Amino acid sequence: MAQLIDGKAIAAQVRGEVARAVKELAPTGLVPGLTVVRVGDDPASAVYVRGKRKDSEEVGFRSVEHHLPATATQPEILALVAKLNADPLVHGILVQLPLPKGVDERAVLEAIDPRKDADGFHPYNVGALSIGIPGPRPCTPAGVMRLLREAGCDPKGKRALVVGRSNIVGKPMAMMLLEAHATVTVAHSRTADLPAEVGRADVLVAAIGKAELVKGAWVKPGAVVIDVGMNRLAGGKLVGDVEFAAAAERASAITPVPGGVGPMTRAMLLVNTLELARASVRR
Ligand SMILES: Nc1nc2c(c(=O)[nH]1)N[C@@H](CN(C=O)c1ccc(C(=O)N[C@@H](CCC(=O)O)C(=O)O)cc1)CN2
Repeated sequence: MAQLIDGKAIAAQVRGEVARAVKELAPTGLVPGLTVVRVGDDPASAVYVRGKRKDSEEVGFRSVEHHLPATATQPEILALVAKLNADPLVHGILVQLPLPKGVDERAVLEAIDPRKDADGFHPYNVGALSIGIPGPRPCTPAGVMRLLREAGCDPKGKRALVVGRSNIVGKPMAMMLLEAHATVTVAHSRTADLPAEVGRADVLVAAIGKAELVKGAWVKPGAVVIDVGMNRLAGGKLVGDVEFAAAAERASAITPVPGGVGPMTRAMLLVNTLELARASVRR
């Protein structure tokens, strides 16, 4: 049986590290500030934002949420972002996704000052990642890299397969694995032979958003399997993109869903905000 990579425990460890760093900053008067913008009433977003605020308060950040109604117009959202860009107490800005239909998500993300981009989604920071300039990295793939490290898996020289090519997970994930010297393949909905690709991967990151699409029998014996998927089944059960039980029989290490990558997404947001706050005093 595979080693279980406990994202909940590792996220708690990261929160502890951030809390210690915040205490060390206290004598300088710098209190990292994270502001979350939520638009509309998507129930999942409300839960995620509550979690992010709870984490921020726990580590000692200045934590603020702006909740705009679903009817908020694009100029209203942009005006709020502009106000936060200009506020010296705000070091990190996060606009919770998805935004309501009709709002131009790209325009909103581009309006965030890249130096306050807690999610690492601004095109400047996406470019920075692609050429190895330091800066905030998207939280989910950054969390996956930390999970790999904690599981003792160095991607260097390994074949890594990322299943999924979204802007917030798949693409940055591939870049980060490349930066860690893995040989990276990205599979997606048009990939001709997914089982064969999975069977070659020493490190498998599944982020396609389809319940148990990746069958356990496809997994290479000894592979490290990271499941980013979060799919709610009709009965309410949450499952990943990988058939967990069958994959765990072949993998050397695997993340569960829930309790794997999800908690790390929240934890890495704290790391990004701390770094943005530190960088603000160097300007
Ligand atoms: N601005 C952003 N929007 C969104 C992001 C993001 O990184 N930035 N990611 C997702 C949602 N998300 C954070 O915002 C997120 C999703 C899930 C979890 C999590 O801890 N999941 C739990 C299970 C929760 C459950 O039972 O439903 C787990 O996996 O254990 C954290 C954060 C989209 N939007």
